[in-house]
Amino acid sequence: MLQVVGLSCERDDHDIFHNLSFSLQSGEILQIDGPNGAGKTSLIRILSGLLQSSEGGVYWQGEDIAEDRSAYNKAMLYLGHCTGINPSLTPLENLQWLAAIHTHLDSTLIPSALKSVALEGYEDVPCHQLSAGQNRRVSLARLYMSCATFWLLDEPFTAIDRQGVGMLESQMQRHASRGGCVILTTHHVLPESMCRRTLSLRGNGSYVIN
Ligand SMILES: Nc1ncnc2c1ncn2[C@@H]1O[C@H](COP(=O)(O)OP(=O)(O)OP(=O)(O)O)[C@@H](O)[C@H]1O
Repeated sequence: MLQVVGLSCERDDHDIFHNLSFSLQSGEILQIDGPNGAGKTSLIRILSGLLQSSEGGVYWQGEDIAEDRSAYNKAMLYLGHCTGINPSLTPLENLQWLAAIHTHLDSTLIPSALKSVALEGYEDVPCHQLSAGQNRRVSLARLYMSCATFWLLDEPFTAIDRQGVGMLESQMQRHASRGGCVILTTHHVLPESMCRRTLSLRGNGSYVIN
């Protein structure tokens, strides 16, 4: 599904990683790990199309993502480091707004998605009155509304409690078992039962993939 070929990333004249290649198939989960500053977020942003690599390319279903952005954007769900939630809107309004601008999000699934992330009863509370973990849950509700095949998740467990982490791990596994694929960055230790590959960015420009 996804092919990454000879990717290099430089930031402020520093080599973050060099000549990185891998591919991801339907049903696979890939965890990117590595020390702070190793380039995990930079890699996720390149894979999302938001950041330009200095060399190499990213191909979705054989097509360069730079060539057909609209097809890629329909197939890919990107949840960044920041929640992207507007604090002056309610969870319901935030998700309605996101569904209006992203065609892969189904607005009819908003009530069940909010229930899945345990925000039933908070639908109409302005997000600035919610906790950090509850705001993260509003953002994660998109995982229950999206028909995108490829999920790109940057630190999705941030501020999430133990029950929420388990719920999120299950949702990722469910997505993979239905033929989707997931790339996530996390410092969190995933359970042995969660079948996944790992890409370790070493922080010196090199990497190891299993
Ligand atoms: N906007 C930016 N402009 C210039 N350099 C940046 C920028 N953002 C990050 N960098 C640099 O790129 C390198 C990789 O940063 P990145 O955020 O990708 O690391 P990370 O592995 O995600 O780190 P963390 O685990 O702390 O989230 C760091 O050395 C950082 O200083």
